[in-house]
Amino acid sequence: MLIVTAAAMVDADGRVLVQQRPEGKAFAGFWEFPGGKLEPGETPEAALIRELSEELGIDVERACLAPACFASDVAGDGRPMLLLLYVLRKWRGVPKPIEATALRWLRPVELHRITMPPADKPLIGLLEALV
Ligand SMILES: Nc1nc2c([nH]c(=O)n2[C@@H]2O[C@H](COP(=O)(O)OP(=O)(O)OP(=O)(O)O)[C@@H](O)[C@H]2O)c(=O)[nH]1
Repeated sequence: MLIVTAAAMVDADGRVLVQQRPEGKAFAGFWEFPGGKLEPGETPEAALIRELSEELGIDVERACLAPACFASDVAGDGRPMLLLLYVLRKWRGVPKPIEATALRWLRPVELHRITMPPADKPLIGLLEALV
């Protein structure tokens, strides 16, 4: 089972951060929530704090990661995948697209209009209710 953690980072205006996947990766050009796969022995929260630092250059406290919802799908390599989404409203630093092609801040309802991986689709409606 592949476990992936991701963050719905919410700003003061209730908008959520999405990043665009770069060329050369699966789902290139798709928009996703920042995050990534757990490394062996890592907790979901430690993995997400590490990924947010690597991908966006921000610092996040574990206590600020609020478990929100999850999605279940099959990854590109055929493995079952569980995507754990946390809501994050407080962080240190300004997010920068270190690994992504671009960043966008969108209202949850606007996420229906961008192309996201199939696993993310059910998360959009849940975020509309949560944010
Ligand atoms: N971060 C993130 N990953 C997602 C989302 N939705 C989704 O299906 N995924 C999948 O979860 C996996 C995340 O892995 P990752 O970001 O650590 O790794 P990657 O595929 O970019 O490439 P890599 O293995 O070369 O680092 C990818 O297979 C990605 O397609 C999402 O909203 N955010």
